[in-house]
Amino acid sequence: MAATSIDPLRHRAVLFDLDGVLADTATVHATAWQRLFDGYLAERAPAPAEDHLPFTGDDYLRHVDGKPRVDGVRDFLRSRGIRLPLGSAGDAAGQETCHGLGKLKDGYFRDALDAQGVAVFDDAIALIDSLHRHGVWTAVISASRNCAAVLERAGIAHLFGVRVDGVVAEELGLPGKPDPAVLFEAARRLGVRPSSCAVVEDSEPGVDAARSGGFALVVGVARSGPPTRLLGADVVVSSLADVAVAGSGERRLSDVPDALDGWAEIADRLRGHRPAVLLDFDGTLAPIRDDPTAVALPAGTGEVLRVLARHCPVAVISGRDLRDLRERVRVEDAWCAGSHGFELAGPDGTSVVQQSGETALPDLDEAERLLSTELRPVAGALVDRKRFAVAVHYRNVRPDEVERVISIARRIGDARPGLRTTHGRRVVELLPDIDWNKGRALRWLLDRIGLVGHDVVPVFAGDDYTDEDALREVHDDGIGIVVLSAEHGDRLTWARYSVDGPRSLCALLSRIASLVQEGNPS
Ligand SMILES: O=P(O)(O)OC[C@H]1O[C@H](O[C@H]2O[C@H](CO)[C@@H](O)[C@H](O)[C@H]2O)[C@H](O)[C@@H](O)[C@@H]1O
Repeated sequence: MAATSIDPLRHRAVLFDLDGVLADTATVHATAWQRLFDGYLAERAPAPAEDHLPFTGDDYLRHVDGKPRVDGVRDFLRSRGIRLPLGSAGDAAGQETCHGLGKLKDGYFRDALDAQGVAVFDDAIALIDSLHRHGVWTAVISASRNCAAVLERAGIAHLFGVRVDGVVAEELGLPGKPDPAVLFEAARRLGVRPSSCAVVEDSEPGVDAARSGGFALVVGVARSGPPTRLLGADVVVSSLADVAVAGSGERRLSDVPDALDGWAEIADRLRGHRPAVLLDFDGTLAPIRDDPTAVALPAGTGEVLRVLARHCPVAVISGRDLRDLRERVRVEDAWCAGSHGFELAGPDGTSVVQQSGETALPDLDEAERLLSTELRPVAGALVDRKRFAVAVHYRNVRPDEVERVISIARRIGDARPGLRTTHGRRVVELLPDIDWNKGRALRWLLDRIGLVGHDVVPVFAGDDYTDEDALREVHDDGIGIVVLSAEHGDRLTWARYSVDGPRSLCALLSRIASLVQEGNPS
């Protein structure tokens, strides 16, 4: 059970502190501080009003954690009755000023980084991955002037469209935490209000900054030590595995029972009811291919859909452009919804467009232009424009180029507040940033067809992350089926049943068609 959740509809972005939250550098910092202060206090001449006992873990948390380096030197030494001049940035390492001692500590920190490297926290990376899949932006904020170096060394720089660190703060003259200025700057750069942002912090000044800045959710991380020191946080977790992204699902793919094995249960649920069958296309009805233009329904699937559509409502809801989808489906009695449900066409010639998506068309045009230019040199990268989305396919990109392609797509999407970014099977997609998805489109379709009421059973099948909105939508009153693929590992899903691929789904649809025919021979 998660301790808290980030809700993509309320939290448009999450600001992550670096040291101790993303990267296991808090201990490297603590060790460098200890080396600095223990050396300095041992050499300093004793004085009755001064405490020269060794630096402790408690000192680290109380006086230096999360603060700009020079503030940390000043605050710790003051706690021991020592006041040094501030000095200036040009002071030599070890000079007896706050700047001079800060510079010495930085040298110790860099030595330790070189010796130890940087370990990242896997729970943070998993959370960021899940946030990105749900279109939530991420930024990194840090008091550290080594932030960029640490991110690079850890191999996670590409995960953050925005970085506001000690270097940026100095350039802009921003005060350090607990002042919220650095957090405000990160939110401003993302184009998101603080009231729509969550902050993840492991230090008291960081938590206090987020609290006083009016951020929507403040998550404190106490990986070790008592959670009580982060009292200003909305919730304190010992691991980011306790932070869920709302909507990511309720069970692992490996725990979802097979639909063909569980057919008797499904048939019982459908018998005597009015089913409506709604289906994703790529990876669900049609197997994945390297070339998106080469995809076709497998032999027999079209016929099963035609039989089904004669006896109950059938719709195909896809990320593909509507026109492209209709050419590939060719089932006259079925609804088709393209661009993830932004554009729909009915069997009777009805054509419906999600009007609010039209305001994003200039952003999509610009994003398509920039993506085409920037990705032209990358072999295998494919920019695929649909009316209400731009997809960047990287299935055919060399593995060592994939990260670059993803970060280009995210950067171009993140720079346009009118767009949101989603991830699918070897594809990143930019969509209008409005509250519309396959789940909303599914419910709209059911209403439009007149299928409302307790005797209706919506059946939805899909394979990808964007299908989870629809699987969640049918979770309580319908039958959700996930089409398994090796590409998804053991992620979470809202589906109640699974099939092992498009062929098995076709077999299941054929059984449903027979059942519906029995109950509705006309
Ligand atoms: O909602 P869907 O019907 O699943 O559409 C999602 C995207 O599917 C297509 O891309 C995927 O299938 C390609 C062909 O098998 C494959 O090469 C690619 O890696 C997959 O992501 C389609 O081309 C996209 O436009 C859809 O958005």
